[in-house]
Amino acid sequence: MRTSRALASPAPSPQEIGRAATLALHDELALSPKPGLVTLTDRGSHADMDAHTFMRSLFALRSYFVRIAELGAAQAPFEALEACGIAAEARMLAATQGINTHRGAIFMLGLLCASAGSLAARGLRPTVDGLRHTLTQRWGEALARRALRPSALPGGQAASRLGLRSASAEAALAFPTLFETAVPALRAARSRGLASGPARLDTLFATMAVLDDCNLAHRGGLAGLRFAQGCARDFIAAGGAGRPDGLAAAAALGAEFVARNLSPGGAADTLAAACWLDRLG
Ligand SMILES: CC(C)(COP(=O)(O)OP(=O)(O)OC[C@H]1O[C@@H](n2cnc3c(N)ncnc32)[C@H](O[C@H]2O[C@H](COP(=O)(O)OP(=O)(O)OP(=O)(O)O)[C@@H](O)[C@H]2O)[C@@H]1O)[C@@H](O)C(=O)NCCC(=O)NCCS
Ligand SMILES: Nc1ncnc2[nH]cnc12
Repeated sequence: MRTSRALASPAPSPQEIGRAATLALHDELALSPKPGLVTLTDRGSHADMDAHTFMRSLFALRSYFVRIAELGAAQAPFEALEACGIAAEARMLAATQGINTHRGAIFMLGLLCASAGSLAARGLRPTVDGLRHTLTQRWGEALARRALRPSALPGGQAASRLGLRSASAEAALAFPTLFETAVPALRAARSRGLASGPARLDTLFATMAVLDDCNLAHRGGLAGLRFAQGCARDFIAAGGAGRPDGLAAAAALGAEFVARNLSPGGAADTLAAACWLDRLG
């Protein structure tokens, strides 16, 4: 039972929290095949970035996740987290020559690391309930205000235009897709005995099936988002990555996504967040 394990192990340090975030972003990058997304061997639907771009970004961010966990441990206000995130985004853009590889991950995993830091400072391990309660109690009002602010990003603007739930809106609700879909999907896949790769692929597809991924909406409109969600539902319904032709089916979907310039970046970040929590145990 995770609960007993959660009570038995000591709370993670900010260094352990932050390191798990960097490793989780690599877990996501290294997963293959991934429809429309960048892997170690494939650019997906991206002419402007590849694995090298993501690796440079990853290295530029490794101190950020530790720092924001420390801010969480210090019970810092949202403004301090935001300033830390914006500085990290500048370091990411400097490392990638201006390419947006992890803006959403800086936001999502940054908030999660801060929440885990806040819990750890009280001797508590990062459980789903503890993380969601901390997000809401510590920074919920600021996140709700942020979600109401017009977005400067193409995805956020698409979300507003199409009535979708943006990354900011997910955060203001304490990441329902992460904690109610992605984390349970990863745990269920592992309990079925799936290896890390297929388990993470099933998690990615389960997330794609339900997330209002604003990258998909920005790139393919509502039709593109609904196409991707339908493909993901069909993939899971057909048995997911664990079936004999699962990886071939996922690779075939990749060609469909690239033909439509679709890339589920929001689902990729949500998968990374599920890998982060899995790494922290
Ligand atoms: C904090 C913000 C980032 C919130 O942004 P907002 O809510 O306004 O806009 P969204 O587009 O909804 O989200 C921004 C990024 O988050 C990922 N994402 C998309 N949908 C969701 C979702 N439903 N739930 C969670 N996360 C979501 C996604 O990021 C990933 O994809 C990007 C790479 O893909 P790509 O297609 O290349 O993206 P683009 O470059 O935009 O497109 P092209 O030009 O290539 O066509 C990459 O970012 C991944 O991480 C969304 O892109 C925003 O308010 C902000 O930046 N605030 C300032 C910083 C701050 O306050 N930080 C706080 C630290 S605690
Ligand atoms: N592997 C990936 N490819 C494209 N966009 C992403 N956003 C986050 N991870 C990504």
